[in-house]
Amino acid sequence: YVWPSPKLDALEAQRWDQDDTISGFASFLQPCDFFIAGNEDGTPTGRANGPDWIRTAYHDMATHNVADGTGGLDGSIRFSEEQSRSENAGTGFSNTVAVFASFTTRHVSLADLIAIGAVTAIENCNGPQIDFRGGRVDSAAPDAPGVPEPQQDLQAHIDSFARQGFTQTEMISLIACGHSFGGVEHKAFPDIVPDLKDPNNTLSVAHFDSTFVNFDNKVATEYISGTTQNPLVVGANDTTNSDKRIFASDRNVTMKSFADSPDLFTSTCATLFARMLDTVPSDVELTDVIEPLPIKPATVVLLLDGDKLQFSGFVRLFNQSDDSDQIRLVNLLWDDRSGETHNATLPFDRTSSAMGGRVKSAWYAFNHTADGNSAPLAIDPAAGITTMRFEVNGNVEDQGGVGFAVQDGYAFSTSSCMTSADPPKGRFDIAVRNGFNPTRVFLEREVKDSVNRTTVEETDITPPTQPVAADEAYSLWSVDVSDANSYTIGAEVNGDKFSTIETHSVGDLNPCRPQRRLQHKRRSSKTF
Ligand code: HEM
Repeated sequence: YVWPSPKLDALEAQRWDQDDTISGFASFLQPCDFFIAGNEDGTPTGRANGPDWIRTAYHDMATHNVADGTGGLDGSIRFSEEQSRSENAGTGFSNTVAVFASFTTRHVSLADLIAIGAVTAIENCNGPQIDFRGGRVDSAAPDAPGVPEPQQDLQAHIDSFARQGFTQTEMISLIACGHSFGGVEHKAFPDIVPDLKDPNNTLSVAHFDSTFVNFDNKVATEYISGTTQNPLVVGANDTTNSDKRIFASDRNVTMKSFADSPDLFTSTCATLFARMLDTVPSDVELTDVIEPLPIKPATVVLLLDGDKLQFSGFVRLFNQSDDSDQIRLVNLLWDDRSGETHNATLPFDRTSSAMGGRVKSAWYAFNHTADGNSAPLAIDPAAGITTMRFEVNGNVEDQGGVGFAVQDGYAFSTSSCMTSADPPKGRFDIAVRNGFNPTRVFLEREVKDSVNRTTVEETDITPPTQPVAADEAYSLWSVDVSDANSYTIGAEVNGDKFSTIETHSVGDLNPCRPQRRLQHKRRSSKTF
């Protein structure tokens, strides 16, 4: 896709900057046996976040009905009504939803995060690369029940997977793939797992294989060699030995092929995990597989600061981080409205990684270091900016000639200010480029609806009443705010909507000063 595309940019970042300290959530998987509800003294509980995340994706998906297109991976597992069903025993779902909920935005639904969470858990813990598509929609209500349970018989499981859209062979395979991670916990399934009284497994979890936080084919090799401790194979009560019945249901042909070939197991799981994640209600349209952009600008922000525009941002060179990060010559070139080109050399900022470190990216920042100081680039407001491109060691990167478009129509002005910190009160000044003639300009804030889906609430801003000086590039539209919420700017021109990406809240602002002191400009360490 072509940058910028707010939704795809956000999904791409969540999926490919997963180990970035700024936007990623892979820290919950570092190391792979990390468990958010772990013991304070660090003794192992037997559980880990990664297995919880993978099981959450499966249970959210397993309500799908291919016949009528209902259910599927749609975040309905967040409803307590679903979590309290016996088919969803255990604390894994509430733990997982609590982590992911804080990452949801207007662009990234809980259902997409559940899918990215599973992808990240699998990839970061030794598994194969999984194709991720975005665009899942969080359901408005719980789905019908339908997750398989261990005490059901083989035919019930075959029927259940057929309803979800999987054949018997795919059922055997997908369960083996999933049960490469985690295990069965005593508290959730006391009839399957006894209290193990093991100080190094305080939650008494009987694991499916000997490497329960890592992806590998041990679930198959140990099963075929007869050494498995899988509680759904060798459990004392045969009624709940569902993996035993399912794995043997094709005379062990599939499990034998996985034990014989780690590569076959890995490639089969990569395909089936992706299909599991792409099983969504039939009215949901997923994006193409989200591939990483090789050169990706991020947090590109313009602020009107009196007689200049402050221009800041980053560019990520995907999977290009190496020893030459500091000396690589990265130039930013940008065109203004008069067709003139400007350029700046970008200093190295940081590295990030994805896929548990298999991919490393280098980031460069849009600020000067000529004098050793970091400061945003300065742009003449009248000239503005239309598009950017980058030069990396002399090679031009411009998305195949289209460039990276930058909008200079709407920006927060640094004259925005706070009148009271507590209770929070202040004024946002929004710079609107003269000649743009928007139908509406508004503040946007993300809010949760009654079923916890993110929506955007808009507050219209009244156009300025004073006539605007003809030689000014921007006019200021002002709006009073009396809350601590984070806002972006929205604008509508001829039915097309546009939003800025960076958020500001009253707490970011400098105190308002009496009018007469405005001429004595002072720099401040605050955002504005
Ligand atoms: C007939 C189908 C299945 C049955 C009866 C079944 C049953 C179970 C049971 C009883 C547990 C223990 C949960 C706990 O103690 O909290 C479990 C855990 C798990 N299941 Fe399944 N499962 C099935 C299919 C799958 C599939 C298709 C996947 C994923 C592709 C999967 C992934 C997992 C994972 C990752 C765990 C470990 C969770 C953790 O340790 O926190 N399961 N399963």
